[in-house]
Amino acid sequence: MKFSVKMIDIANKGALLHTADARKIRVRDGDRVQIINEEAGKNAQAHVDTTGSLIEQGTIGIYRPLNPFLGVNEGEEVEVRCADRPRSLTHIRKKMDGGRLAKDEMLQVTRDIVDETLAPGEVTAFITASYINGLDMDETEYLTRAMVETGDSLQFGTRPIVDKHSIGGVPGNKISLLIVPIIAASGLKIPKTSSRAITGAGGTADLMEVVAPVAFPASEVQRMTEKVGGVIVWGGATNIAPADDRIITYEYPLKIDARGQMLASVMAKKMAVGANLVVIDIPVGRYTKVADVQEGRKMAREFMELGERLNMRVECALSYGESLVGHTIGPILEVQEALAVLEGKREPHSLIQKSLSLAGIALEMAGKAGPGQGFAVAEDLLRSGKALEKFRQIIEIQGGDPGVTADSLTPGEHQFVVRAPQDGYVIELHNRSLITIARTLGSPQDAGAGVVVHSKKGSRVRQGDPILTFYADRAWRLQSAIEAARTLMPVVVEGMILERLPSERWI
Ligand SMILES: O=P(O)(O)OC[C@H]1O[C@H](OP(=O)(O)O)[C@H](O)[C@@H]1O
Ligand SMILES: Nc1ccnc(=O)[nH]1
Repeated sequence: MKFSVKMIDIANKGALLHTADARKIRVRDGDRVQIINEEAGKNAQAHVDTTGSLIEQGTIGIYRPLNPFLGVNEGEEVEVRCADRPRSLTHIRKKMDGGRLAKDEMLQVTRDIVDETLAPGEVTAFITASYINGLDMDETEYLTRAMVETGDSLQFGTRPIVDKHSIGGVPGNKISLLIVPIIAASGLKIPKTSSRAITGAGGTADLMEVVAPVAFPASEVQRMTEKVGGVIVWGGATNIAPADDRIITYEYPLKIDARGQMLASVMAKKMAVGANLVVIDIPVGRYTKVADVQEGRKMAREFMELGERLNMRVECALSYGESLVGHTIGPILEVQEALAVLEGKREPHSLIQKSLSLAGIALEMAGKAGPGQGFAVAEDLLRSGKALEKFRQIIEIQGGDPGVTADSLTPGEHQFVVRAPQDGYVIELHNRSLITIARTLGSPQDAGAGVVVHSKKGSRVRQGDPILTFYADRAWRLQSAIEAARTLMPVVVEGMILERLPSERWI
């Protein structure tokens, strides 16, 4: 059936039809249509929204991002037909039924995720099926390769190219802000691409965005790395493994990180930037992605095997994940803490130790430090101020203000202090509750939102001492977080009553 075109400024590759027209061509809301521009010899598939009033009969609304594939002008005519279901839906169904996907099937699903042929619900079905039924090592390799193949890759003329990645899951994990400048300051190249928050309240891309832009095309990532040795950018904006960011978009609200997707997400980003030496941080502990050391070792073996299959040398470090890294959660608060360390502050111990240990492993792998000497070399690069200088160069080349200091950043203006209800020791600090509270406060979208943990697990507190401070950019968010904290009980002081259950008979 022929339709006249109307351009609509909606930011996805969809189309809008009048309900009566939709019925005529036998499609329903959410189905796919084939749109053919015969004049230009172009055609595209789109998901269709239907409406009884927002568009006239005989007209099709083309959402602007779809038009590059069609090349039509307002008022011109296109042919519209109902389209076949994409083949990848059959593969998703196979995964839901517990089957294993072949290489070409995985590539097709990935491609359809990238070009938005699959609807959000269909992508979520793929993630959920993989989350429940798992991906084996072959499927994980296929997914990783497919993620690389459907995006851009970097090609450096020199080696080694070093990279680092954390699987996440532990709050406050701002270590990349120290590790990348340390490695680059040693003269190595580290084109670091990070995700935004997945299960947490601030991914490295969210943090870096506080001090510099993080969205660059792949060619710029390469140019900037060649120039200053390192960058910290958002993988989702680079078209480096673009399927990854699409998948994360649907994982984020569910706070899940499906195992196979996670391995592929990390390793595809490493492979696409051309890294050949890779350090992986696996935080281990209750309430993280990896519950114990046993499981951590298994995951480390999976990363190493995947690395071998993809021609990358991978070393893994299992790190302590029971407690947050440093004392802060949320973009501005975390950047402040990391910057203070780069500026010479000797605390927090957990942040410095972890960053230097992981940077040290990379320096040893790349031959910049002898066996067992990596930590000391990394420490020297930090203490000498070379890492700070490098971080400023990285900020500057990404378009931020290199003069930024820890003191020049201010977190959210709305604050609330949680105090110790009595004397005692902090015996529990729940990662997941802290993350939920930080998200409720607005983190990571509100950069000033977050939580400062004054007293970590094991600390002695006196009644009235501050244990947590909540920060929010918006007052209503602070109120919601205070209410959430009442039920979540993120911190427990020894001897504290968790809940009082009155005997109803006597009320
Ligand atoms: O939100 P959760 O799941 O905790 O973790 C996600 C974070 O972990 C990784 O950190 P990095 O890039 O190695 O610093 C990702 O890139 C992302 O920033
Ligand atoms: N799934 C992921 C976990 C951690 N980092 C990532 O980039 N992706």
